[in-house]
Amino acid sequence: MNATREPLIRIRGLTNRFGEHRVHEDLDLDLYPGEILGVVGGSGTGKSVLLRSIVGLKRPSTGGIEVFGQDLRRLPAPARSRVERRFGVLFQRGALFTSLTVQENVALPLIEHLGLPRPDAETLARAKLALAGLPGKAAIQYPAELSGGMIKRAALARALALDPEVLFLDEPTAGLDPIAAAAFDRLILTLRDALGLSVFLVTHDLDTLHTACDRVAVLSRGRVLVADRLDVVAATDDDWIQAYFHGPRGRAARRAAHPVEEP
Ligand SMILES: Nc1ncnc2c1ncn2[C@@H]1O[C@H](COP(=O)(O)OP(=O)(O)OP(=O)(O)O)[C@@H](O)[C@H]1O
Repeated sequence: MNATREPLIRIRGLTNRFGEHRVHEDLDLDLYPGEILGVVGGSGTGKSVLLRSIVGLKRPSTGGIEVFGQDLRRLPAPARSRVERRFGVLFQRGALFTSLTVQENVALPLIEHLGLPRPDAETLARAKLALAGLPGKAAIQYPAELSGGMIKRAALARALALDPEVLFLDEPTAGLDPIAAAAFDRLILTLRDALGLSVFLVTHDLDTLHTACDRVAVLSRGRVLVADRLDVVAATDDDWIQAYFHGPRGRAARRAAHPVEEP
C-alpha cells in the first residue's frame, strides 16, 4: 500500500539532542494515511521525544518533519498551530486536569480552540466520551474517581475532542490489566476504522503490536532500525529485536494473536 500513497507525516534526518546527549541521529520515518504505526524500542531510545517533536512540543535540533505536505519548520506560528489542531494526543499518564470533571476536561479544548459556548461544548464532550466507550455517569465524575482504564478512555475522548486526523498515543495500555488493555486495543482499531484516523502509537505492549498495528517501527541507537509489517520486523537480525519479539513475552503474544499457527 505504501508504494501508491504519500505519507501524512514524513520525517527526514531528524536529530534531537539534550546538551551532549544525542537522542536521535539522522532519523527517518513515515506515517501513512489510515495506518496504525506502532513505535517500539528499549527504554530511553527516544520514542516519547519523537512523538513530542512531531506534535510541536519539542523543537528538533536539526532535520525536517513534513506534515500534510507542509514543512513544520517553515510554517509561521498560526499556520503551525492550525496543523497541530489536526492532531489528537493521548499522553502517557492521561494528563487530565484533576480539578475538572471528565466532561469539563473534554469540553476545554472545544471552548478554548473553537470558542463554543460551555453548554454546547459539554454536550459535544459527552458524545466524545460515549465514542471512547465511557458510561454516561462518568461525565460528571472527577479523574480521581475513575479506574485506570476509564482515565485512559477519558483522555482519549479529550484527544478526539477537535476531530483530529492523526491520533498520537503514548503507551496507552501501560498500567492497564490485560483485559482492559485488550479492550483499549479494540477501541483504537474501531475508532481508526470508523473515523478514518491515522495512529502513531508508542508502546511496549506486544499484544497491542500483534492485534492493532499495521506496521511497527523499531527505534535503536538514535534511528529507526526497521519499519515494516510485524512479521518482517520480528525476523530482523538484531539482538534487541530478537530478545523482544522472541523472548517469553513475545512468544506468548504471538501465540495469543495466532493460536492455530503454533503448537
Ligand atoms: N526534557 C528533557 N531534558 C533532558 N533529557 C531528556 C528530556 N526529555 C527526554 N530526555 C532524555 O531523552 C532520552 C529519551 O527519552 P524518551 O522519554 O523519549 O524515551 P522513551 O523511549 O520514550 O523511554 P520509555 O520507554 O522509558 O518511556 C532519555 O535519555 C531521556 O532522559
